[in-house]
This record gives sequence, C-alpha cells and structure tokens, in this order.
Amino acid sequence: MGNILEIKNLSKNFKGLKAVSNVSFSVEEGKITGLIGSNGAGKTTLFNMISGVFPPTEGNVIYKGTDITGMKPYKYSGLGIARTFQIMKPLAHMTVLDNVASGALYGKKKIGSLKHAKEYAEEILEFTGLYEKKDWLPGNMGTAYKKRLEVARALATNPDLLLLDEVMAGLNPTETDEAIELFRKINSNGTTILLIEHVMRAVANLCEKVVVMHHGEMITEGTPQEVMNDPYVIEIYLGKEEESDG
Ligand SMILES: Nc1ncnc2c1ncn2[C@@H]1O[C@H](COP(=O)(O)OP(=O)(O)OP(=O)(O)O)[C@@H](O)[C@H]1O
Repeated sequence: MGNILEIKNLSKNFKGLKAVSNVSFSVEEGKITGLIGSNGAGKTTLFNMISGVFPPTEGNVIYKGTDITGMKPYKYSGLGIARTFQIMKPLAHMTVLDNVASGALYGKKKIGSLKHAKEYAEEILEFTGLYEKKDWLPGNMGTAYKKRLEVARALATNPDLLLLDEVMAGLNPTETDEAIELFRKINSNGTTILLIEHVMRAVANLCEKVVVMHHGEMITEGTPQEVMNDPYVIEIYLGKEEESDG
C-alpha cells in the first residue's frame, strides 16, 4: 500500500523557538507508526500541524495525495483524520454515550440524526470496552476509562487516520496490555495509526516503523528494533528515560 500521510520539511517556530525543524517522514497506509522523543522534542507540535490546530511555519502536509497544509480543524473529520489530546477534553456535562455520539455527528460517516449517532456510539462503546460506562459522566471515571473515551470519541468520526497522543501514559501494565489490544483491533479494521508514546513496550509491540525526534529535529527512523538499538537514540532518549524511571 502507499502512504496515507507525507510530512514534508515541516517546521514550526514559536517566537524564535524552533519547536519543529525541517521534519520529513511518511506514514504507510494500514500500518501503525510511532513517534518518540524526549519531553519538548516537538511531537505534539507536529500533531497540531497535521491536525490543523495551527499552520506550519514552513513545509507541507500531504494526506492521500492532497496538500492539506493549514486546512482548518473543522474540516478534518470530514477528511477522515481524527486525533486524541494529551490533555483530555471530554465534554464534562455530557454522558460517555453522548460524548461519543457527538463525535459521530461530526464525522466522515455523515450521520444526520441524533438517534443514529447514539446507535453508532453504542457500537463504538462496545468495541472500545466502554459500554458499561455509557451513562457515566467522564469526570467520575478513572484514567484508563478516560483515555478509552478519548479514543472512542475519535473513532466515532470513523477515521482513516487516527493520531494518538500519549494515550497509554498513566496506565498500569494490565491496562497497557488492554490498550495495545484495542489499537491492534482498530488497526486490523483498516485504520492507519500514528501514535506518540513514551511506553516503549507498547511502541515495540505495535509499531512497524518508529520516528525519533529530539529538540525539534527528526534524528532517525526505523523498525522498533533498529531505533531501540541505535546508540544515539539510547544516549539521548532511552538512557534518560531509564534514569527518570528509577
Ligand atoms: N503553542 C505554543 N506556543 C509556544 N511554545 C510552544 C507551543 N507549543 C509547544 N511549544 C514549545 O515547543 C516545544 C515542543 O513542544 P511539544 O509539546 O511539541 O513537545 P513534545 O515532544 O510533544 O513533548 P511532550 O513529550 O512533553 O509532550 C517546547 O519547547 C514547547 O514549550
């Protein structure tokens, strides 16, 4: 299969700070690609440019062969790109079901009625293991369920490309395994995934390709095995992670 997404020489400056600097890589359709790098490496900034939160200073975002650089966020779900946010943004006053139904209403599937949106949301809740929580308010749930809700809301838009921003942070090992299984299931249904993740076990388990960023620059890409054995990656990223864990 070809590339669903191509990032070409993407840069973002914030008042003199080069948050992302001349980054280029591609995401192959149907695959799971990982994006790793220490805090402040520019990963979320890259997601923000891909998902239209703000335009790049330079460079292009090519999606399904079309240049979508700088396109407004509200057009994105119609395109088939959905994302989760590191700082979760559920609609606090709405139930889990209604949160997911609102995702369905704005998605690529063009569901016109609230009734159909709720029916579709119920399917998504079953699929993501959230059905039992459907009448809960998001604020009353634990981290693992809140993360699942972020994923469910994004999935409800029926994306072809799903961008996951650290959805496994704060999960215990069992919850991490469940999340890995969920992402495999989503991917095997045909959704391409690009994920930012610090949990290396999950990256190694899920990703066919990993892109490594450091101080705004892309320093290498390869299979999980290749990047985890790369002395420079170990020095600047993996070594530090071990230190901060201990
Ligand atoms: N809207 C913004 N305005 C100004 N500076 C920003 C903005 N967003 C990010 N930055 C800066 O850009 C740099 C890259 O941040 P970014 O959040 O993209 O890193 P990251 O790799 O996602 O880090 P983390 O793993 O901590 O989420 C940081 O120095 C950050 O402070």
